[in-house]
Amino acid sequence: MSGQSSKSQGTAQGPVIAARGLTRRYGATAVVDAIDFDIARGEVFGLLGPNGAGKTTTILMMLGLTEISSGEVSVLGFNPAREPLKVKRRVGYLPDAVGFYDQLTATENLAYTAKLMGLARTERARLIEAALSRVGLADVASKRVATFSRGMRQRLGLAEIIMKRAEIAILDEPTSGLDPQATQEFLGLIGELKAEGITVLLSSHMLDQVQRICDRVALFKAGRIVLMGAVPELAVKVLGASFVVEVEAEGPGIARRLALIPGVTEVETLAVNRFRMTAERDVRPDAARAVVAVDGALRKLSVDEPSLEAIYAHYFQAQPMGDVRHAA
Ligand SMILES: Nc1ncnc2c1ncn2[C@@H]1O[C@H](COP(=O)(O)OP(=O)(O)OP(=O)(O)O)[C@@H](O)[C@H]1O
Repeated sequence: MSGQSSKSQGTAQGPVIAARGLTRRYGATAVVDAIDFDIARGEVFGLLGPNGAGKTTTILMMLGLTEISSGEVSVLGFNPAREPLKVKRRVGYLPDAVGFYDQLTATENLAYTAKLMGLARTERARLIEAALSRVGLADVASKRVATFSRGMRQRLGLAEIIMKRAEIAILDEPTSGLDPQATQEFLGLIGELKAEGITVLLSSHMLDQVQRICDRVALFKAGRIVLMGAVPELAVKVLGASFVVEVEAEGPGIARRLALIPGVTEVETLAVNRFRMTAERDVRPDAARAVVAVDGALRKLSVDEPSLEAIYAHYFQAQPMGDVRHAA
């Protein structure tokens, strides 16, 4: 990684990707509409949003694979529209459907890419072997890719990114169509990329997975970024709270008493004697006192971070015409 980092123009502290007013129009329609964002080195950044919101088009502009109508994006200090090859050399891209040669083996596929990339012949075998072993494909290195499952193809895609020692990995819906075990393994590999300082940008509809692995997310809607930040920040912004406390308790007027606790923004009755509170702080001690105060019986008290799913659902329900641009 270090050899390539020194060649690129992105500074150690500055963003590795910076978009300003980035726009893509088809005819009169802006499918990506003047978006701004910065992504720091080593960050795992999630692009979220409904189908057609503009996530893939944004990715393609970063890679120089589709025209930029106006605005700009800088990737490791390069302009992908003017220097697509410099970007391509340093950025790994795993599209939704990874294209490999089915009749070639895993090793042969990587060797082909390595040659195209101009990797030194003496280095190729070692890099390919190390990359395949990193993603757990060493045992099937000599098998034709035609025999690979989707999970194995996805891992081969990551091996290619590792082999080329990319500084940034861009993954479009990387876990869609994977079974739960393959998903877990793949998320683990993304965590390893992050641990090595590789910046990861991924688009996904799997909100629980995104919440687990992403440092920050951007929520796209009709070509615009309507929310951006870390999940706890977004929880405060959208739900007005960063804690979810669940209470199971029996006693008179408990819901009303819970709602009176300072810092509680909402109390939902989930079932008889089951309540969910959203709050600005961890209100468990106050909730316990509220139950005891009415001689009630406390059965369960738990605290959690609000889910990205709740934020997403709340945002789209509460703001059908939402246009809180660049809210972070
Ligand atoms: N070549 C094209 N010509 C016209 N419109 C296009 C073209 N490519 C994409 N679009 C439109 O741009 C919009 C954004 O598409 P994009 O693929 O970026 O969305 P997305 O957020 O990645 O969606 P998904 O979650 O389905 O992958 C869509 O309305 C799509 O129909």
